[in-house]
Amino acid sequence: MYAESALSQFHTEGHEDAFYVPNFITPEEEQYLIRKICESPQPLWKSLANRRLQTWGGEITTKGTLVPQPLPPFVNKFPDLVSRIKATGFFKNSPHAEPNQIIMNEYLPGQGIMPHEDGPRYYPVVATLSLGSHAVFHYYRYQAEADGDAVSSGQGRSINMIPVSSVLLEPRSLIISSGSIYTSHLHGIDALEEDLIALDASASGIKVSNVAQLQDPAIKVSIHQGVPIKRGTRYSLTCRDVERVSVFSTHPRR
Ligand SMILES: O=C(O)CCC(=O)C(=O)O
Ligand SMILES: [Fe+2]
Repeated sequence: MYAESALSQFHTEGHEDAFYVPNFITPEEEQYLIRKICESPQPLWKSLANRRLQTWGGEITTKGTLVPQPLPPFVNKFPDLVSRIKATGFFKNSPHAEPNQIIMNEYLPGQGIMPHEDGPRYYPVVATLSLGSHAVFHYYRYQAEADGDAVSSGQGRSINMIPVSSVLLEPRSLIISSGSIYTSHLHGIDALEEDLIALDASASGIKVSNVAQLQDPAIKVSIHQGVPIKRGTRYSLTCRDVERVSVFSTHPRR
């Protein structure tokens, strides 16, 4: 388990409940995982309007219960992602003390995910691993009723579209959202082909709260030169603990 003092180095400046861990896996592990994803059988993919995804560990019923399936060996044997995530300590109080389900999303350049909440079916901690390309992750809050102008709407409530915090997710990084950023905020990724990151308030572009934590040489050069970072295909592994698990399971699909 990471010590509290070790975790503090992963704190983003933007919000006390968002942690950014660069290079959570090695480039070799990243390539291996991308290969496994690309080799996976076509029927495992679910196509949505603006991205594709696979669900590992089982589907959640309409009543909110996970019908468990074994996780693929490339997330709990090699690389041992689940135990590495467990070792961060963020899941120590979750019902199963580790993630039991992973949503793997594929985003092509120009694709994203609308602001949303992950909801009460999961223990309020989410760890997301990025593979293949970067993304800019925005955290939003709901508009206070007194704010007036309704900007956008999710579940009937207005969202303040000025992010509370934005984090640049480098390939191989892990972003962990917990506490109030899970329970009372939304998150999303804009559907863009490139991202311009501002180094300081005077520069144009998006100000991200983990500039000091970035490690990828090419990304750092682009930011310092003020040029946009082009997105490639990104795979993300969103790891969570579903509180309620059925005693029944379906047959493994692989
Ligand atoms: O791809 C990501 O980084 C975010 C995915 C996400 O928010 C989700 O699957 O709920
Ligand atoms: Fe989400």
